[in-house]
Amino acid sequence: MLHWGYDEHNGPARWKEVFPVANGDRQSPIDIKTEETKYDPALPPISPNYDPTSAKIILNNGHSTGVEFDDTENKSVLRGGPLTGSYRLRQIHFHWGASDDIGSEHAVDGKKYAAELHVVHWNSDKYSTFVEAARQRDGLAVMAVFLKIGESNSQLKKITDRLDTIRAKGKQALFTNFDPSCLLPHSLDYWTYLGSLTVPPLLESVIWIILREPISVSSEQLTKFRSLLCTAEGEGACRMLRNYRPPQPLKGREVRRN
Ligand SMILES: CN[C@H]1CN(c2cccc(OC)c2)S(=O)(=O)c2sc(S(N)(=O)=O)cc21
Ligand SMILES: [Zn+2]
Repeated sequence: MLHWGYDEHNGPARWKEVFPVANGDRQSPIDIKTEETKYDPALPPISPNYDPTSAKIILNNGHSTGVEFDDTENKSVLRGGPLTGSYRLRQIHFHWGASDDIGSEHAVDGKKYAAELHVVHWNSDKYSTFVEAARQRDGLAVMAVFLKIGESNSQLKKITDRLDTIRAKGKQALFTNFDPSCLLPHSLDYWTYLGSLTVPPLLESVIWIILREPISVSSEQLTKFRSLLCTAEGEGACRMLRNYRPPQPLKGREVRRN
């Protein structure tokens, strides 16, 4: 396999050839069987506290698109829920499919949403860098938000309106004064479980916090994601039609809800 991606020749079914942890005991995403989730009265609410001036750039890394934040100090953090201490905001990105009936990574009772937003944080109380935290079992916390097709999302518009300036892999542009809380649903009720990055290197270092209420985006907004390229300028153009990993075995893990 040359470089990992989401096509037949380099997609999720072949990642294990380069990243054997793909068959590990705490891989993500998963299909959340709601009847089997366990209510935990001890789980407090999650409390995101983001400073809009942390936002730095919007980028296309060839596998997804998202916004990177300044994580050199504790300006934007996530606390509460299943987390001990504070986790510093690092970046947000999206996963989507070639059509509106698929695209999310996590599923709920076998149902997939049109897309999924991931808000990535790392444990800056215990570790000094993101890369170090990404190697620890409690190093990362990713909050996931499901996107369903409906009304156009005026907050997401701030991102989709900029995608034509970062069409090719490796492109980035200044993007500041953005608080990702504006992309969260009304309810912060969640499911939580221990898992991994859903992209190589598939590190088993993520505490997942999946919000139960989806947000709405329009089909036209999702279409803009699919016009991004997974190739750099000057290379043969290949469109980023899908970038989701399918659900992985639960292997006895518990999924709790607040
Ligand atoms: C957006 N693509 C990834 C970028 N990052 C990345 C890149 C290289 C190495 C690495 O691990 C050391 C992480 S990241 O940590 O911000 C994450 S988290 C994540 S997901 N889908 O599991 O939430 C995908 C990515
Ligand atoms: Zn992701």
